[in-house]
Amino acid sequence: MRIGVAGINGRVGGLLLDEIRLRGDTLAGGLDRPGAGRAAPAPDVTMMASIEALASASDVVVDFTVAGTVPAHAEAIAHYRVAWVLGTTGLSDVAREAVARAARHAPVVQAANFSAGVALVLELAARAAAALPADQYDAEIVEMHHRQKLDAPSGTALAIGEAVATARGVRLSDVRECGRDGVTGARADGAIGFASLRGGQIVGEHTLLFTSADEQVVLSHRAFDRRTFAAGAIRAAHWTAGRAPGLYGMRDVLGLT
Ligand SMILES: NC(=O)C1=CN([C@@H]2O[C@H](COP(=O)(O)OP(=O)(O)OC[C@H]3O[C@@H](n4cnc5c(N)ncnc54)[C@H](OP(=O)(O)O)[C@@H]3O)[C@@H](O)[C@H]2O)C=CC1
Ligand SMILES: O=C(O)C1=N[C@H](C(=O)O)C[C@H](O)C1
Repeated sequence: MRIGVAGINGRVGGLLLDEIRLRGDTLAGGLDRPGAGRAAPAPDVTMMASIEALASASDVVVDFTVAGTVPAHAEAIAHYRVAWVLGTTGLSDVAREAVARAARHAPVVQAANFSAGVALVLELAARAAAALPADQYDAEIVEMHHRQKLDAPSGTALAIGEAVATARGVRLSDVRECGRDGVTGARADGAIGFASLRGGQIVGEHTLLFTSADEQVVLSHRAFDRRTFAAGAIRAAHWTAGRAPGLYGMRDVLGLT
């Protein structure tokens, strides 16, 4: 399987390269921000000039870049009908629609978090939300990341929020409360709150709290090393082999569905 890496000089990109080498996979090539002028991360890495060049040379593109790339990357994926493992977060509605369109032409595994632990947290979040009534248990999600992170709330926090909202039979967009500041008024019944902390080099921490008048249930995940994301993404890349077009998640890859 020829694996192409978009964002190869990034924090996760470099670890994807390590993981590919560790597993003895074939690196089809790497892509950096056009015009960035950075060298290849290793002498044997072929740097591609565009997403089109990368997609045409790959069986699967593993993509950890920036949200703005997603519509153009989705077009290339659809055109070359190459599998796509998409880890980039902070997507706009337009970008999400582009991903859905690409998934009509190729297998696409999209996850805000490729760690196995977060896949489990999403399952547990849904079960807890189904068991703890929204009018008694206030759901709040706290996330903390490194100071360079571009988007908030994190993609994982939003995925946890979606899991809670779906289990409660509501739309997250109708109940989310982000970044409270000033005279906010009392917490709305059934709200799902988000708080985003940034500092240092924290890899990724997520906590979901259900708080009632009498008790609190807390689900937490802490990533110590970005290798957990890289390993999950390469596992997902292998899983796409021979797969029909469609939009998949880590639940599918891990067989949790
Ligand atoms: N799903 C998951 O499990 C995880 C998802 N993420 C997400 O992945 C993304 C990347 O994270 P991280 O590696 O920490 O970020 P980095 O900023 O370290 O890496 C992103 C890389 O992509 C490059 N890039 C920018 N534009 C393009 C382009 N058009 N084509 C190719 N490469 C480009 C950037 O270059 P430059 O710096 O020059 O702009 C940078 O080298 C983020 O959205 C993050 O939230 C992160 C960890 C886990
Ligand atoms: O930007 C990061 O670093 C991370 N982003 C993902 C997210 O937005 O949830 C996953 C992980 O928490 C690290």
